[in-house]
Amino acid sequence: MIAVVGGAGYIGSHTVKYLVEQSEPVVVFDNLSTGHQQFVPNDVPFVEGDLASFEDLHKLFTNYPNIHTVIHFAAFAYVGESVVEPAKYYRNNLVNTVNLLDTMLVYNVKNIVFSSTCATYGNPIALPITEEHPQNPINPYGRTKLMMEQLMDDYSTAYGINFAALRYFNAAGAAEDCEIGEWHEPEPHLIPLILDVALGKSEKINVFGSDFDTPDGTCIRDYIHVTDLADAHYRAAKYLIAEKQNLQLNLANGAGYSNLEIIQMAEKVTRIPITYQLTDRRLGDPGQLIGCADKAKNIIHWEPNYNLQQIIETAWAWHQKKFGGKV
Ligand SMILES: NC(=O)c1ccc[n+]([C@@H]2O[C@H](COP(=O)([O-])OP(=O)(O)OC[C@H]3O[C@@H](n4cnc5c(N)ncnc54)[C@H](O)[C@@H]3O)[C@@H](O)[C@H]2O)c1
Ligand SMILES: O=c1ccn([C@@H]2O[C@H](COP(=O)(O)OP(=O)(O)O[C@H]3O[C@H](CO)[C@@H](O)[C@H](O)[C@H]3O)[C@@H](O)[C@H]2O)c(=O)[nH]1
Repeated sequence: MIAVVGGAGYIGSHTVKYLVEQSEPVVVFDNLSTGHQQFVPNDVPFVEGDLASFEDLHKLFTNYPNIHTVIHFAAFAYVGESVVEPAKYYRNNLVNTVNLLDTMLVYNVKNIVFSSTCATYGNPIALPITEEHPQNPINPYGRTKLMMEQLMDDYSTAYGINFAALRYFNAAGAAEDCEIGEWHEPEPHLIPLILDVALGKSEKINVFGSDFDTPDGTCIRDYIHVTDLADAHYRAAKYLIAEKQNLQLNLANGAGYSNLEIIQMAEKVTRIPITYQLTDRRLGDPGQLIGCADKAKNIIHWEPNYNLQQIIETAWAWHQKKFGGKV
């Protein structure tokens, strides 16, 4: 059985859905701080618990003694917020991960796939970013994720855990059947905020920064569909179980789009003009993040299936259903 920690959240719930479709037994552990219980299928066992509580963690592993692998999504994940509230990030992302690992060791569970991020690279010195690129994060969020990677490495050497650090670029999109999608309150992410404008829920999108060293001056990101990420987690878990080798893998499409290009694509998909305003930079944002995922292609035979237009089409379908009452 696989325990999905943070499985009621955005990427976690899409991974649970994917694992269930592969007939993989799953249990979800989540404190619902940013997740939604309704994102967990009714027939999937759910343990409401917090990584800060050893009591909750022991409940998970004693009630589900067949757990052999953990997929760990639980963290705070907002770049801008981490700059102004770093303590929140170090406590939840780092300290609580130590709690999880220590409890796994008590129950002899040695495989863990976890969410790292391209934010561990900082400002890139070469594009596209490969796994060999130096990791010099420029915000507290990225630093907590780099420290998580280092922690895993030390636990691997000392205690024999096997880990896969999956460094995702920007997750986006929603499940094809519109059962689940991106839903954060408040929502900080670019694509859903643009879709709010298309729905008429907000007047305009503020575009943070127009003086970056990019062709149109706005930030460039590499967007990857959430179901492609789910597929990579399944493959990484199977690899750890079979090979008992650690992995550090980028998960990216290999194509960068500026914030203004994302607005244009959203206009194409929704056929609605999007009003935007160029504003100051947001703290902690690197100008460009574009990933090379060749290593994931070679080692776990993973290929992304969704391009930007398809990503925004699935996001739009979900967004209308959830927030517009249309579908
Ligand atoms: N969204 C992205 O673009 C992106 C990109 C790279 C990496 N990541 C990483 O992927 C992971 C998932 O991101 P997401 O966008 O799905 O976030 P999310 O906030 O939707 O999901 C996180 C889940 O973890 C749960 N959680 C948080 N702290 C917990 C705790 N102490 N105990 C138990 N449950 C807890 C939340 O309730 C939520 O369900 C995060 O670790 C994030 O850093 C996200
Ligand atoms: O109202 C907004 C919101 C965002 N942006 C910009 O849009 C881009 C993307 O921002 P956002 O959607 O917030 O994603 P990121 O800050 O790139 O961070 C996401 O992607 C990272 C990987 O790049 C992950 O590590 C983080 O967890 C995840 O939140 C950035 O240039 C933001 O400055 C705006 O211009 N206006």
